[in-house]
Formats: sequence, C-alpha cells, structure tokens
Amino acid sequence: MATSNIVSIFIVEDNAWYGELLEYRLAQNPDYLIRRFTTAQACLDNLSAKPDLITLDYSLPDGQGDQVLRQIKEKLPEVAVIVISGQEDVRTAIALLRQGAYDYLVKDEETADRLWNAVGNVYQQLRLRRENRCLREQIGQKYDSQQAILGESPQIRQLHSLIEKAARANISVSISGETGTGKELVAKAIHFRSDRRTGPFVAVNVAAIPRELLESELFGHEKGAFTGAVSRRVGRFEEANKGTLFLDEIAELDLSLQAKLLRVLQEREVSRVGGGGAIAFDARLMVATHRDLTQEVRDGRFREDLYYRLLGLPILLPPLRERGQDILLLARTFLNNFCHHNSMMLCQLSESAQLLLLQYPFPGNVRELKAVVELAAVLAEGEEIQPQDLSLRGSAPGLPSLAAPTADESLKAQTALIVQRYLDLHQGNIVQVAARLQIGKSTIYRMLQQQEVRIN
Ligand SMILES: Nc1ncnc2c1ncn2[C@@H]1O[C@H](COP(=O)(O)OP(=O)(O)OP(=O)(O)O)[C@@H](O)[C@H]1O
Repeated sequence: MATSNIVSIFIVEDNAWYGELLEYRLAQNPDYLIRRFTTAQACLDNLSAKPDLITLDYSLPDGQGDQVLRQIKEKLPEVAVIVISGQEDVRTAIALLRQGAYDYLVKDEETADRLWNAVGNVYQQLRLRRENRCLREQIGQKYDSQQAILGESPQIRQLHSLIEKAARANISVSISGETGTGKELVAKAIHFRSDRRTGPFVAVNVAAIPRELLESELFGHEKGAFTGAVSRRVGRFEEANKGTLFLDEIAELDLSLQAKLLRVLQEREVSRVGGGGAIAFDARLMVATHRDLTQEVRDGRFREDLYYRLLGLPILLPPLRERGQDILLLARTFLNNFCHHNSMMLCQLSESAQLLLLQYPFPGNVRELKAVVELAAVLAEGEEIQPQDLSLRGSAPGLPSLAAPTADESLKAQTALIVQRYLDLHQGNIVQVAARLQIGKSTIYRMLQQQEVRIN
C-alpha cells in the first residue's frame, strides 16, 4: 500500500535559538519535513502549503497564541497545533485546548523531548488515518459497480444506471432477488459510490442471529441489561453512523422487532436495551430479501407501514437464468480469476459445457455458477471443461435435467451438494470451505449437524 509517511511541520518561533533547538530535535525523524517562521503573519501567509502540524509559540511579536490559533483553525480545521508557552497557566492551556489546540507545552529544558513525543503521536495518528483512507479507497474500487458487477444484458445495464441514481440520493434502498443474485454486492456498490463511502458499511443478516440477541445486536445494550450483558455494547445502528446499514433477509424480522425498527426509523434515534437515553444516528438504510415483501404484507407477516418506510428505491435483481449470455461472461471471468489465483493453467469451456450452462436454471444463481466453474477447473482432465466436470443438480453427463427447482427444499439440496463437493476438495477443512464459498462457518457446522453434508 503506497501511503505517504511524510509529515509537514511548521515551527513558528520568534526566538531564533529556540526555534533552531526544536528543529534540530524534530529533524531526527527523516519523515518530518520542517519549515521555520518567526512571525504569525509569515505562518498564516504560508498555510496554503497545508502543513499537517504546527508548533506555535504563544507570544509572538505580531500576535497572541489564541488569536493566531483561531486564524489557523479557520483556514485549516484539520491541522494539529501544539502551543508552546513561556509560562504555565492552566486556564490559558484549557482555553487553548477547547479552541482546538492539540497540546500545550511549557518552555523548559525538557520541552524539545516532550515535543518529540507529542509530534510522534500526531505522526502515528496521521499514518493510521492515511492508511485507513487508502484502504477504503481500495475497497471502494473493488466494489466499483462497473467493475464488480459483471454483465452486459439489458437487465444488468439497467441495474448499473439504478445504482448510479441510488448513489446520488440519500434514499433508502430495498433490494430483492433470489439467493445469490448479488444483493449484497449491489448494496456495497451503492455505498462505495455514494457520499458516504468514507463511512462504514455495516451488514447484518437478520436471519442468522437468534431473535433474543438481534435486538441488542441492532440497537446495543447497557451493562447489566440482561443476563450475560457484562459490558456495554454499541449497536449496529450506532456503528453505521455516517455510513450505511445493510439489513439482509429483512423479511425474517419478527413482528415485535418490526415495530421497534419502525419507531427507530421514524424518530431517527435508537435506545440501547436496558436504558440510557435516545441516541441520534445518521445511517443510510438498505435492506434485502429473497422473498416477495408485498406478499409478506398481504399474509400479515410484515407490517405495511414498515414496508413503505423501507421501500425507498426498490431494485429487483433478475435470476441468473434470465440474463442470457451473461452466464458465459461470468463463467469465463470466474474461471480466469480462479486459475490465476491458483497458478493453474487456464481452462476453456468446451462448447457442450457452454450449452449446458446456458440451459441450466441456476437456483443458487451467481454464487452457484462461481462454485460450479471453480470446481470444474479443478476436476477437468485436459485444457477444456467438459459437461461431466460441471456439478449441476440433477444432470447426468450430456443429459441435463432442466426442471427448475423453486422450492426452498431444492435450494437446500443444491447448497448441500456444492458444500459437500468443496468439503471433499479441501479435505474437510471448514475454514477453507467457508472462505472459498463466502459463507459462514456456522452454516457449514449447522449442515454437518443436520447431516446435510459430511466430512469424508
Ligand atoms: N453480477 C455479478 N458479477 C460478479 N459477481 C457477482 C455478480 N452477482 C453476484 N456476484 C457474486 O456472487 C456471490 C453472491 O453474491 P451476493 O452475496 O451479493 O448475493 P446475495 O443475493 O446477497 O445472496 P443471499 O441472498 O444468499 O444473501 C458473491 O461472491 C458475489 O461477488
């Protein structure tokens, strides 16, 4: 990661000897780029150079420390200012710190050393901030919708334009589509294209958390709120402040929590379980579900008022089987990436394998396609992937069974088949399988417990 370590420092000190002493001490770190000024005006005139840190003598011939500090902070609110004063005056020190000074040091024989430590702290904080920014930018690029969400079908082109619109407005977004169609990917793409991209993206799978824990997961709890609440916990709403909160599988939220969520959204405030005052939050909400929420409302399982609150900009992701040639485009990209990352010779899809993929209904959608072609790359004998290398549900070599499984049961069987293949491939290493398939370890343990898969 290429983040700059250079810290630009202004030393503002009218006593030439003292200024030299400070410069000499700080220059011991080659990452510190130092400039010295003897008047407040000279410092103010050079603020366009955007220093990271300023050491400011409190009594300059042309300005008192508090006035100069205010002028500096007006122009550069982020800069760290360390005020150095000839006399110890607690009240002045407190006033300066309130005004935004980073630190206040008294001139004595140890000042240079204490300054060294204070500047060292600023340096560490700056490095962390820069690294953080760099990481967020990298993640943002990874989820850049044009690159991350592959497909050239009209539906995917339209999706890109919707993502663009959703990123521009601070509106709630509700994403629906079958499992594995890319709902979370779309939520991330919107977040990392929006003004909130420097804030956190917090995802919660509502279906994966037991009901009794979900409330405190979302809203937090105070110490002692219930048995086991040994310390205070910040909820996901608070964690997502200035960013995006993505609630996956929202249809699984039970009715009492739906009522709480509605209240939170109406009041834009959360209260931790077990007391404490209301805490305002500023998170953009995105929700996703594989169910038809309107049907859930009709059946009385989802509150209508909450449905309208959450609907915002609705995005419906088409199943993979309706995306035509995108199936092959995705398959080739997943194959290339997989072979590249595993230093394997690049495999091609034979014509009959391509035909088979185009006809298969993909109940597990893009996630399934990815797993199927990666496994095929491992199983293929030659340079070409043949139909028998494609582990598709119900297909015998060359004789695909194309009945589209729609019920949850058939999806479950399909998932079990893929997980089993990967468990075999990775000699039962659950951590590796979970990482490869991007599913939780607990899902695999649950499948083992329910004997849907086994370790051979
Ligand atoms: N259009 C696409 N291009 C590239 N990769 C995609 C695309 N759509 C989905 N994927 C990949 O497919 C996998 C599943 O996507 P994702 O987790 O976003 O689906 P989902 O709809 O949220 O699934 P679930 O309903 O099970 O939570 C991920 O690895 C994702 O990166």
